Amino acid sequence: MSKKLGKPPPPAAAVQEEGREELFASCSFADLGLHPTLCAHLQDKMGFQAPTRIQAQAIPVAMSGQHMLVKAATGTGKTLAYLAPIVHLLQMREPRVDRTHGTFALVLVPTRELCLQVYGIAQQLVHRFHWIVPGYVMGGENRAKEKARLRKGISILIATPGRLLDHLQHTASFVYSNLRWIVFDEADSILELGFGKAVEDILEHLGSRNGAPDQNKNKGEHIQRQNLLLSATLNEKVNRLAKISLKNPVMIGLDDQKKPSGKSNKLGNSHTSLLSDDEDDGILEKQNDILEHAVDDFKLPAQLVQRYVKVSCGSRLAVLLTILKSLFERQISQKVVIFLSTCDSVDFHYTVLSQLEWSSGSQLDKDKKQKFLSCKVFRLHGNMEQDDRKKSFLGFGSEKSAILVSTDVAARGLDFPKVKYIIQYDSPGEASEYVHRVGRTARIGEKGEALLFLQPIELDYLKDLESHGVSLTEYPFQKVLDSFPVNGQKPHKRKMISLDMHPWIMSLQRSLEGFVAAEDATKKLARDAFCSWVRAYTAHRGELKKIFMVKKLHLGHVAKSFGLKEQPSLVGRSHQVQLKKRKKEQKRERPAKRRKLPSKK
Ligand SMILES: Nc1ncnc2c1ncn2[C@@H]1O[C@H](COP(=O)(O)OP(=O)(O)OP(=O)(O)O)[C@@H](O)[C@H]1O
Repeated sequence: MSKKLGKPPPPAAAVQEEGREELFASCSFADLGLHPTLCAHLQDKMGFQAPTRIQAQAIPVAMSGQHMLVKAATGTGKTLAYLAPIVHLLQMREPRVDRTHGTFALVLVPTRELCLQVYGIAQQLVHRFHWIVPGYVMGGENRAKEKARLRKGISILIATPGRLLDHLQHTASFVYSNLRWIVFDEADSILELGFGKAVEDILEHLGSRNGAPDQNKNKGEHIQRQNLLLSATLNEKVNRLAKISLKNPVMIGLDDQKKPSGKSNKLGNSHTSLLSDDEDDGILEKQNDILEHAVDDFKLPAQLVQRYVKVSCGSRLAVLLTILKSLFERQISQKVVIFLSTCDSVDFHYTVLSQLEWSSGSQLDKDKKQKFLSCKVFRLHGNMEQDDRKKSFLGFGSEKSAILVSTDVAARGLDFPKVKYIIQYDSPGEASEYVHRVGRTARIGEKGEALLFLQPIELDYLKDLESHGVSLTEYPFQKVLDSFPVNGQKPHKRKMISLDMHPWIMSLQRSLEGFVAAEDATKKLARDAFCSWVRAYTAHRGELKKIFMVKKLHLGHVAKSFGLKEQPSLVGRSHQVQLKKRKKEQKRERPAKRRKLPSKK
């Protein structure tokens, strides 16, 4: 969990070392009872010398056949915590696992990219057990080809919920009568993304819902079913999923939350077992209590540096570009993920970051334009063609130095190697999403930094994060800014001037506006991005609506942050309604003062 404001931060190296010590267990994979071939593979081929603490806690529980609920920080190795025991138990099965036996383990994930990633890890783990076949089904893929693969038999199936349900309903040759494990990876997100109904239907189909008929019982055989739920964050929806799908689960990573006294099993304090209680009602009550208390507080990697930068709306893009330039000048090899709120906004910013050219400013160089950022830029969002999505995901993963501009589709579970910097250019909203976004860096004990952009009117968001145990310090942007030359000259002591009036920012803003105005296609990208951004801003929920208030926005300044000199009209009914509402609210709040209303074009 992050440190609270006020305490002086310990040196970075010490924090990283402490982080590593906290991360790894003092036992070996063999001590956990995993098959020697699997242990050798983990060590020699995958380079995993020892299990992480969460793996050391979860693997024995998963091997014991009990239901399990795991809450552990991002990048602590939860994937292996469920896949290793599954592979271990499958390789020792008698008679030997065969494709005609169908699916034994089902892993549900919220996004296609995570599906591919988990599939990749499963492939590595079964390398020495060729008779165990991993496979995946997910939205965007060819159904007929998936049907053919399911017909042949997939022992460990990774799936997104919608497509899985589709196959359960329509692929008669899909054999799942031997299903033993159902894993919900990123359990809260699966439910957040509107898959709730699909998940309930899936559990109904598989007979894995508490109280649902067990298909296997009808056939006279009983297969012990084991459901595993994992995430770095939990919410009320997981609580519900846990209630309907887990019976007497062992809870891991929830024991440091405020909770009622529960008996722990033989692994001591490392996890909480509710199995030994006699009364079913009592068990359920305790389970619910623990879950409810686990919702609010989040764990973040100890070595993660978290900061925010306060930027007025109109200068946001110029500031983002400046920070990126400074990062890549400081260290040529950088991997940065930038999170934005909408697909259109990703497309626009991707175009700016990858194509913006500029002359460095000195009189001699005036005509010699060069790329503002010289690194590779990738984009990722849910409206892209599946092939392009795959290319971006794989491309960014394999680059040593690059920027990925993405919506929250990249926020969950993705494990891009060597990402050092996360920029949340648009706020994540829910604190849980903040946790997952920043979790794309500082993984498995590595160093990492996260930067959150906030407008002065949004600073209350810091309090919201703090109420979840997440504390940020301010990023020294002025220092970064002063390191850039203006009119070809390195700065000497400058007078304190506002950010918007700073010559570097003004000059960059002019370049941006020129770049956007130069091509109709770019202008359209900017306008679409602007509209979708405003729409997303209005969509904040609950308490956050009081922080991210659309009526406090100056839409002309928002337009400026998309390189637009004029504010585009917010066409479409919902925009018009929103605008009317905004005008009304403004009138009501300041009856005496006349305000200039945003012009329509
Ligand atoms: N025992 C280990 N030793 C070294 N590296 C490991 C070990 N276990 C897993 N890893 C590596 O740690 C990284 C993070 O693992 P993983 O993606 O499973 O984390 P996670 O806890 O699921 O994160 P998130 O919550 O973001 O999904 C991966 O690169 C993985 O290969």
